[in-house]
Amino acid sequence: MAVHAMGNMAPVSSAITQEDALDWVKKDKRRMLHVVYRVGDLDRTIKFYTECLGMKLLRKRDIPEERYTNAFLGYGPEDSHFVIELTYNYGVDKYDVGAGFGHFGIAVEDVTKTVDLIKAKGGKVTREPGPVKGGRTVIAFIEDPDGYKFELLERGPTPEPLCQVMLRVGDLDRSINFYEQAFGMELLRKRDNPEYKVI
Ligand SMILES: C[C@@H](O)C(=O)SC[C@H](NC(=O)CC[C@H](N)C(=O)O)C(=O)NCC(=O)O
Ligand SMILES: [Zn+2]
Repeated sequence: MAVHAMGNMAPVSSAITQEDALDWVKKDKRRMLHVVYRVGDLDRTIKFYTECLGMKLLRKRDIPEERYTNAFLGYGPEDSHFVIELTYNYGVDKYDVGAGFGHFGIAVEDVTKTVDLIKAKGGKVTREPGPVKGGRTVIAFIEDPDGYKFELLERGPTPEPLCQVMLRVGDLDRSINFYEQAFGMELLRKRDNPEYKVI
């Protein structure tokens, strides 16, 4: 099997060949555990995620000597679910989300009902429910208290509603190659919508 090096891939340890390393990473039993990002008010975000998005607060950890607190939230226990790890740095009440971050995707059975609940709780809806441009899935976009965007996707019941993290990249094939070779991930599908440009 031809092994295409990942550009300027650092030499692997002498104990294994590059081909062995790439083969191992694909067979290694691993799972995405969590995504971590910083928020300006932990209780405000916990309230929004639990009351508006139906997440559970799984645990908190406070590290006063490092002046930060974590809160873990998700739709099930960490040993079987991908979860969100919030970080609150003492005294820091806001952050620049940045253009690279796109959104988190949450699968819900009724997008309109979920949006109505979020509106009733004073949440911000940035895109009303309706079919995604270029597709049929009913989606909506909302923002959490720090401006992090969540896409609501209408789907049947699922044990893992937290179903995607959308990041903008500068070279799709370069990222696909890196995630396959460095993380052992598998390309599940690609979706090209040349006729739609939404920022
Ligand atoms: C597949 C589903 O999970 C999506 O997120 S597609 C949603 C679609 N995305 C984009 O347009 C990405 C390109 C855009 N230029 C960007 O950088 O965000 C989207 O946002 N559609 C808007 C809509 O109203 O359907
Ligand atoms: Zn999405």
